[in-house]
Amino acid sequence: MYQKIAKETFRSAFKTIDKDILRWFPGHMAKGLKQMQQKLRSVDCIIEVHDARIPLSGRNGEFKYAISGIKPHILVLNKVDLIEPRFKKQITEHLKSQYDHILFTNCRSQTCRGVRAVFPLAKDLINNSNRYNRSNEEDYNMMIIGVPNVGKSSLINALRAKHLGKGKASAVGATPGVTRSVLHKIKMSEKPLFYMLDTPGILTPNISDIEMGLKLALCGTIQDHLVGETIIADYLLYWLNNQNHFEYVEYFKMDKPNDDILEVLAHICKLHNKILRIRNQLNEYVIKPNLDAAAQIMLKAFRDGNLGKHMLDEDLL
Ligand SMILES: Nc1nc2c(ncn2[C@@H]2O[C@H](COP(=O)(O)OP(=O)(O)OP(=O)(O)O)[C@@H](O)[C@H]2O)c(=O)[nH]1
Repeated sequence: MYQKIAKETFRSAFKTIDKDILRWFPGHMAKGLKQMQQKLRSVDCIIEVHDARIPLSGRNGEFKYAISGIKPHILVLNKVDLIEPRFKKQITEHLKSQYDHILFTNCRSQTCRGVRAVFPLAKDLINNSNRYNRSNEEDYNMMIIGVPNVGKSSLINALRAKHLGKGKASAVGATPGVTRSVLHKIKMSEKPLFYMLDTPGILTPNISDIEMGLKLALCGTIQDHLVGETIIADYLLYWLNNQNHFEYVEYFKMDKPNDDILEVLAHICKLHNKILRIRNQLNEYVIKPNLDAAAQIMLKAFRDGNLGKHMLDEDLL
C-alpha cells in the first residue's frame, strides 16, 4: 500500500477556471433565512445541523450571531459514520469557543447513533434559559437549520422514530434541496411535548475561498451539475493525493496514485464500461470515454465512504 509519497509528486495547489462559487448556490436559500427570522419568536432552541466531514467549512455563523443570538443553540455534526472517530475530540476542542454544545450523529445506522442525546440536552438548555414571551408554555419548540443535504430531514425522522415510534415526516433525498418552501411544525415527542419547525434547505453556506466551495460540493450540498462533476472529482483527487490518502488506488484497481484526473477518469470508464457512441462530422460513430459518468462513480464512491473515512477540514484543525 502507498503509505506516504513525497508531496512534490502532486499538484501543490488546486486550480480551476470557474471561480464564481456563490453562483453555485441557488436563491431559495436566502428566502429560507427570511422565513426563519419570522418564526424565531416562537422557537425555544435552535438545532443547527452540519456535515461532520466539513465541521469548519461552510457553516453560516451569521445565523448564530446575528439572528438566533440568545436562543439555546446545539450544533449537530451529522454523518459521523463518514469520518474517523479520532477527529471527534479534535473538532469539539477546535469549536468550543463558538459552540458550547456539540453532538455527533449518524442518522443512517439502524440505531441512529447520537440521536438519543438531542432532546435531553435541548430540554435542559431550554429550562435553564429565559423563554421570554413563551415562559408560560409547556411545549418545547425547536427549529432545525443547516445548509442543504446535511441530514436535517434524516435527523427529524430519526428523532420521531425514537420518541414517537413514528415513521417519516420529512422527505429525505440524495439530491440537495429536497426540503423546500414550506415551514412545517412537526410533532416530535409526546411527553414532554416537543415540536420541530422544519426549514427549507435554507442556510446559504459561508464560503471564503474556492476550496471551501469545492469541499461543500464534494459533500453534496449543491447539485453536482452546477459545479461540474469532473471539477469536483478533480478536487477530490487533488485532496486525496495531498493528504496521502490512497485508498482510491486499490478501490479502482489502479497500479499507483495518479494526479491527472483525465487519466483516472479514463481508467474508471474502462473499468465500468462507461463509453459514449457519438457521430462525428463524417456521420460515423466514434467511441469516447464517458468522463462525466466516471466522475459520478468516483464521487459516489467517496460519498459512500468507499475511498476511506475522510474529514475534509483536517488541515484546518
Ligand atoms: N452516511 C450518512 N448519510 C446520511 C446521514 N444522514 C443523512 N444521510 C444522507 O444524506 C442525504 C441527505 O439527507 P437529508 O436528510 O435529505 O438532508 P437535508 O439536510 O434534509 O437535505 P435538504 O432537504 O436538501 O436540505 C440522504 O442521502 C441521506 O440518506 C448519516 O448520518 N450518514
